[in-house]
Amino acid sequence: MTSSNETVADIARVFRGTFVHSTQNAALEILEDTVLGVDTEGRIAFIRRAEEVAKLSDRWGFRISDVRHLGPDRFFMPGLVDTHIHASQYSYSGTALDLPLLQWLNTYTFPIEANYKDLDFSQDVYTKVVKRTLKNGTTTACYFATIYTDSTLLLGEIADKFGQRALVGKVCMDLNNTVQHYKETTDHSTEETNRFIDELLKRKYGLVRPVVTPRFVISCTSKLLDHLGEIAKNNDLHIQSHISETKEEVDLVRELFPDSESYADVYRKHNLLTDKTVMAHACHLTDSELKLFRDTGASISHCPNSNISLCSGMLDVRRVMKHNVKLGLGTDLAGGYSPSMLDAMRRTLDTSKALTIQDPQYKTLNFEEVFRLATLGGSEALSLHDRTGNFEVGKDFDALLINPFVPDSPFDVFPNENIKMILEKFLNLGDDRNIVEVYIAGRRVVPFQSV
Ligand SMILES: Nc1nc2[nH]cnc2c(=O)[nH]1
Ligand SMILES: [Zn+2]
Repeated sequence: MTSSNETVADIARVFRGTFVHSTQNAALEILEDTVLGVDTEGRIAFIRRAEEVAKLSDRWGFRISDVRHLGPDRFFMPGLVDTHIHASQYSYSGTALDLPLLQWLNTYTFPIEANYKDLDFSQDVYTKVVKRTLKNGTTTACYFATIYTDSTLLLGEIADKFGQRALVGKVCMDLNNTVQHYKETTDHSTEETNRFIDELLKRKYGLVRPVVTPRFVISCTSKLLDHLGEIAKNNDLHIQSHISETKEEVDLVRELFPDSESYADVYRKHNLLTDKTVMAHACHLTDSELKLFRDTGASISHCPNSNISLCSGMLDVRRVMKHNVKLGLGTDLAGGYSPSMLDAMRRTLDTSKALTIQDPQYKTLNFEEVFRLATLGGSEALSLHDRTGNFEVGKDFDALLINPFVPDSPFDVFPNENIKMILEKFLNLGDDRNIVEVYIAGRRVVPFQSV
């Protein structure tokens, strides 16, 4: 009950302690001795100084004795947003990193993705990748699956079951000269995309949505790209693909579409660059292509582990930011070998440092900026920033409870280290052992329930 007539949501949980997050104005904001309330819909109802707790209890109708104290040792940070991950490549992650992109696709990726026709195999790998990423703090994942609709629906079902926020894409490709059996006809790809979208939406999963997924220009005819652009537009859907990952790929696209101004222009002409589009890699975009991203509102997923592992290129994040293009981070399993967004942050810093080694004038990214990219930046890149990304009132409570002092912690904390130093240590040295609880839309999803 409240003291005024104003109706307020019921409160499900209240936490008291330290919260760290990014805001529009600050890459890192540290809120010590703070209380945060989560309503029964899983949304953040309030986040205030702890001295206001009595007033808040009165207004929101929770008992002060029900407030959970985090204590001085633990803190909350926002859940991590993986803006580009191939769920279907999880099975061989950590291997097969010895070829450049196009050979890598033909040699390893396409033959393995063809196995996902088998639903038992799909069930096994997709369960493992959803659990692995959740344990590592990925509260939102933008997934590529494979060309198989039923198997991709299964990925959506598994993400829903474990409570992960996910965009799930049935891969579309009607060109494949080397692994002939792993492709669709143009009509089948279009029909199955429609079936996938209809079926997934019909299931009314709270946090799982379809994303239109042309693999990349080289794998799709112009006709298919046209159909996919139309489907996305008619249903107001997200779009994901790859762009300018390697120079060889860029050259090939120029040969395939000689009448287009650029790689990005090919997507634009097919209505695939929108403010709900996320394109992975973008290592070799020109200034005019970045301007096109800016003008259309399309975003970039920076996948540094993959870019280094496949020797594809190094994205200049500062240049992207200067062009005001939205940017998030991705693991790009299995071109990237790690499922962890902590790794994506570290590799982002490494790549930025490599650029500084090449040019000492280059301003290296700092850990606060990378923290922002992995959380709020990712949510903006996926156009989900009204729902997730930080601890703003009204957003869903997507959060990681970090304990730097777990008995088997991979790093040590010394007296007089402040929360900023401890966060930096966790981001550089921590792992899933330190991520003791994961919340998505207010529901605790890690530790796993016995499902
Ligand atoms: N890294 C990566 N790049 C791609 N470009 C087209 N398909 C893929 C893929 O599966 N992985
Ligand atoms: Zn990819």
